[in-house]
Amino acid sequence: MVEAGEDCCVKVAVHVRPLIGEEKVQGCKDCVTVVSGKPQVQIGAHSFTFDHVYGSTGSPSSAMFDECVVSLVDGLFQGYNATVLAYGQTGSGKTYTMGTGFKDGCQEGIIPLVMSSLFNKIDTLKHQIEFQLHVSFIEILKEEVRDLLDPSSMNKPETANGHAGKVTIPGKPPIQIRESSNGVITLAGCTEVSVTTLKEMAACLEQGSLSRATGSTNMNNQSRIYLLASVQPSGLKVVHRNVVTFIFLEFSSITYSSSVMCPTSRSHAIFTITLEQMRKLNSPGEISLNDTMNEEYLCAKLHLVDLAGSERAKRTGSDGLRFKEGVHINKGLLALGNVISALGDEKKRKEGVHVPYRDSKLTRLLQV
Ligand SMILES: Nc1ncnc2c1ncn2[C@@H]1O[C@H](COP(=O)(O)OP(=O)(O)OP(=O)(O)O)[C@@H](O)[C@H]1O
Repeated sequence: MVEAGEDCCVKVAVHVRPLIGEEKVQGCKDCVTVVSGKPQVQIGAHSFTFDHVYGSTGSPSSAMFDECVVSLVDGLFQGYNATVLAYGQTGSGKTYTMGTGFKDGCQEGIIPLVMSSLFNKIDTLKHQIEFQLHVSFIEILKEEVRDLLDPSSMNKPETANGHAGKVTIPGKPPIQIRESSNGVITLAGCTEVSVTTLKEMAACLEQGSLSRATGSTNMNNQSRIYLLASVQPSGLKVVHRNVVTFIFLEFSSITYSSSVMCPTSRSHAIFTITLEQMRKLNSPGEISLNDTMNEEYLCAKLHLVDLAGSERAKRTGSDGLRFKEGVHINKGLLALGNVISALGDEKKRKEGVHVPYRDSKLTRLLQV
């Protein structure tokens, strides 16, 4: 979908999930129609065009990884940063599509496919290039960053307020977002796990997914997912800023019911893979006087983001704590929309328009 090297390329794909068990029992009807032969969906009298439409009568969901994400994985090896965001209403299938849910031990979705593809590629290149892989997994809940891989905290069963909690060692300082003088964003105090095998990376995904906070709202599952991917060159030997662009959509005709309570992600979860490469530039047999002069260092990040449900607080029937969470979630999503609007306008971007990364933790973290 995205050719590495294209300048600030942003693509939006829609994934229409099928009606699931309870919806069928309730006699729910699909409210989205895919326009034949076009990447377009229709809701009532409104048509929306995307780069791709998957599911329903659109392209098969199985094609999503190859068409949208595999080039981002390839781009990582050339030093390109990339971000894949799953955006949509609660129950639309974001977690399912990204693969951050571990229902019945079943592990499908974009992230597991990214991991396999990454390790396959490393396997073919490991004799020429030295690789180092790091993984971090955080969630942003009520504008606080939580480390889902923190070894000093443990999972706790769901509490009365509907949150699967984590017990953190008292006195542990909160995670701070820091920006270095060259603009690189780091998370002070966040666990970065060094991984060498697919199994180790999958274990990080599983551990973090199981630690993620969930709650319940009365939104049901009749919604749709927007999957978005972007890529920007990070260049050789330097990590440049990532640019994400986002098309913010609200499908107001999506219906919901107050009768169905479903577990829902109330946080934005960001699984980040950092790939470092050290390449020898001198050809085999060539004698180098200074080894380090002939090494090329490349570092790139792939952020895989499962956003919190995009519904408006008033629709969720939520109050108190859950309402406040909704306010924070919407603030983060609004900030994301504003950042993407600023970045998406190629002309303004070249003119150096202000990009409001600092308006939320989510946008701050996706800056690089
Ligand atoms: N493409 C799909 N095919 C079949 N079932 C799906 C698909 N996508 C999602 N589902 C099912 O729909 C339900 C809701 O999906 P999921 O939990 O991924 O939604 P979500 O958008 O992540 O919701 P939340 O914002 O609450 O986390 C789950 O039971 C999931 O198994």
